[in-house]
Amino acid sequence: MSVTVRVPAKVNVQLAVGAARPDGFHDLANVFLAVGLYDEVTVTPAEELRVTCEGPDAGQVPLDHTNLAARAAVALARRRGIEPAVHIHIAKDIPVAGGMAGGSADGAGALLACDALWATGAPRAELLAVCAELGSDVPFSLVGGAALGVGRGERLTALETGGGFHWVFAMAERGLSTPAVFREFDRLAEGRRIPEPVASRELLQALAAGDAEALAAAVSNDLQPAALSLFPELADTLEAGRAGGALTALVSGSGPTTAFLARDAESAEKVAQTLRASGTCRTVRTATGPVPGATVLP
Ligand SMILES: C[C@](O)(CO)[C@H](O)COP(=O)(O)OP(=O)(O)OC[C@H]1O[C@@H](n2ccc(N)nc2=O)[C@H](O)[C@@H]1O
Ligand SMILES: Nc1ncnc2c1ncn2[C@@H]1O[C@H](COP(=O)(O)OP(=O)(O)OP(=O)(O)O)[C@@H](O)[C@H]1O
Repeated sequence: MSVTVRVPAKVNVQLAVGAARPDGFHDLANVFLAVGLYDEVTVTPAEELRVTCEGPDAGQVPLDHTNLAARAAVALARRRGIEPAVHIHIAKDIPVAGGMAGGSADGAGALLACDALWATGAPRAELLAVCAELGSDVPFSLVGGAALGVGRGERLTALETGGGFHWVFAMAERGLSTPAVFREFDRLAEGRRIPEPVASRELLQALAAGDAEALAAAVSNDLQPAALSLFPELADTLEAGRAGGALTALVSGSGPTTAFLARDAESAEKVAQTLRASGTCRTVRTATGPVPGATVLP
């Protein structure tokens, strides 16, 4: 018997970053949107814990106990007094080290899959607590939709959205390390006073109204200068997407995936074609969001 869970990627439509905290993390006002690019995590009873992965980026995914999916299985098993004897298989479509919470998706997916396989009956709040231990983005991968994350991004409030948005994503030739991007943010911020991160009212209104033009005018990412500083070529990708008619162009989270908001499906296809022809990125994908979070497949 196996359980398969499908988990979406995310884009951050607002990422306001505060000053570094004593624990090294940064307080955030992080507005997440789950988008329809998915990893699928399948768990099957096995002799011992084992991870396998397939997909274009599979070679970059660690298959040992550091894999977030393995850590999720171990964390749940420990709490529940169960042996984490499962084979975890990840069918990976979310770019690795791309700023779209791919590893976090696998963590949330494995957690939900093991929870179903072992029929733990753990309350949702317990699953969310395990997610928060695994990483700042993991709780959102579980809940999906649209949400505001505060603290280090793990304390979530669900947000209303008035409809779906059309996105184009350009995957880069190489990845960026999230800690390195936050360190670069700190370096660029040296000597400046960093304001408290707060969610933008215009942005929340645009999401609630399902108004793509208003959302485009309100998106922001405080990590974007740091990502561009470490990966200057991303500026060319952003420009190519704008030239293709995107309403706005931004770096997704810590990057280096770049995200383009389009007016409608037709315009998204045009942006995607322009990006593909530009030679400024590795692959281009279209996706809509919000979509639901981690879901057990029948
Ligand atoms: C950039 C984002 O993807 C935006 O959603 C997240 O903030 C990162 O979330 P994540 O990859 O789940 O990050 P974690 O695994 O919790 O932390 C990785 C590293 O990122 C940095 N980090 C992360 C979250 C945060 N609020 N402040 C930080 O400074 C820390 O150096 C930390 O050691
Ligand atoms: N299941 C996993 N899938 C991908 N990477 C993983 C996984 N587990 C651990 N990792 C490690 O985590 C690193 C970051 O990968 P990930 O794809 O999660 O980055 P990301 O999408 O930029 O994260 P985020 O958007 O949450 O900051 C990888 O380079 C890899 O070493």
